[in-house]
Amino acid sequence: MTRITNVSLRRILDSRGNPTVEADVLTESGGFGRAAAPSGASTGEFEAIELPAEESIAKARERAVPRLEGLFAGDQRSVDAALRAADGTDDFSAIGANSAVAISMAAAKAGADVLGAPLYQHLGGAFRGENFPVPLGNVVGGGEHAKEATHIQEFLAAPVGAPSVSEAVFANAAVHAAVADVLDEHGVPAAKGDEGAWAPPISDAEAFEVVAEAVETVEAEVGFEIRFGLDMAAAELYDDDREAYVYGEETKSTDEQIEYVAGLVEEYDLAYVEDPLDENDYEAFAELTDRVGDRTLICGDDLFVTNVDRLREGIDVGAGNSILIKPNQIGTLSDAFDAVELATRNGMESVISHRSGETEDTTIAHLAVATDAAYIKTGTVGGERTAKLNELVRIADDAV
Ligand SMILES: O=C(O)[C@@H](CO)OP(=O)(O)O
Ligand SMILES: [Mg+2]
Repeated sequence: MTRITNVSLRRILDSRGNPTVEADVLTESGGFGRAAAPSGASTGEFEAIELPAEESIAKARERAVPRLEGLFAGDQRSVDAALRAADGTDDFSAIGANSAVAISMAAAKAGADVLGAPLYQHLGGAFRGENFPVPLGNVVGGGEHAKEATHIQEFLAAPVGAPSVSEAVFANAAVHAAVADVLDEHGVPAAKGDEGAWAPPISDAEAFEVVAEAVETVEAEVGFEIRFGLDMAAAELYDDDREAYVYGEETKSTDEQIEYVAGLVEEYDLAYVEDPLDENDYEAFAELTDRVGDRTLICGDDLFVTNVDRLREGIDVGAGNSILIKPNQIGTLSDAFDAVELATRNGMESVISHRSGETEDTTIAHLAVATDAAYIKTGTVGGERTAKLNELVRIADDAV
């Protein structure tokens, strides 16, 4: 039997050393699932609410746990509906999206455990899981993830020509190492940002040159196509009062920002551009998508926040051609799946993503395979990042 008999919650460390929520779900027959909530730094204005870990745990224990006991762990929709009912708000502000997502993912793992199936198969069913996502590897970054580095938040290696997920993962690690070599040659010291990317004190223009060189070097070594992409996290650059994107001393109007990004796509043949414009500007997203959407992915993260209502709005006006999926932005796996389904039905790609604050949890690797996602964004190096990448390698090797 897969009935949930026990849900326990605890405070654990995330990769930034902050407290986060871990959930354990136990079933009658001994099925077990454990998952932990990640946490963003460049969070979207419309995301579900993360409460302080202690508070979220106390509220979830009081309001959600009693409703969950007795439900079938394998029945993800019922578990997630119970979480929503226990919370009673649209944005999980009563129990916290951090407890909600940890419980939702732990229940899925317990359900898979009872079935004796890998998580991706339980989530995706028998007919999914043949396609592996291309890992987007953050190799240089700044923004909210590293002060005194680039304005653009993430420069992402995209090994689109890799013959296997394993080769793709190693190619990204090689690009990360090659970036260090190029920076070293230029005498630029570099610490690492929150996601393990190099955070050098250089301009965005210099970073493009460094990443392009590193990608080219590794491409020649591995013999398959590696492109690169960006997460501009432009909502963090946009200043509402000045109605402009602020790059240190320089500013760009919305039209100039569109022009700038379109130029970058052209010059560097970018495979992927996430959040190139402010999270409230569907219209500008639509204009850019119209201009370059035939040759690159324009992905909405802070724009859509894994929320089907916001995605529907985007679909109506043609804003973006892909969506970033972060389960903790919306609070449950069911909601995340709904966003993927809506995107797929409308010809948009899904990109499953980590957060800048992470744990060793590997759920997103399974989610990416279960949804046949085009890409997964989960960093390049560092234990909390490699946990997901190594899990992808194991899934491909039938070793989970
Ligand atoms: O903006 C993003 O896409 C994420 C992950 O890279 O960052 P954060 O978790 O800080 O929102
Ligand atoms: Mg983003």
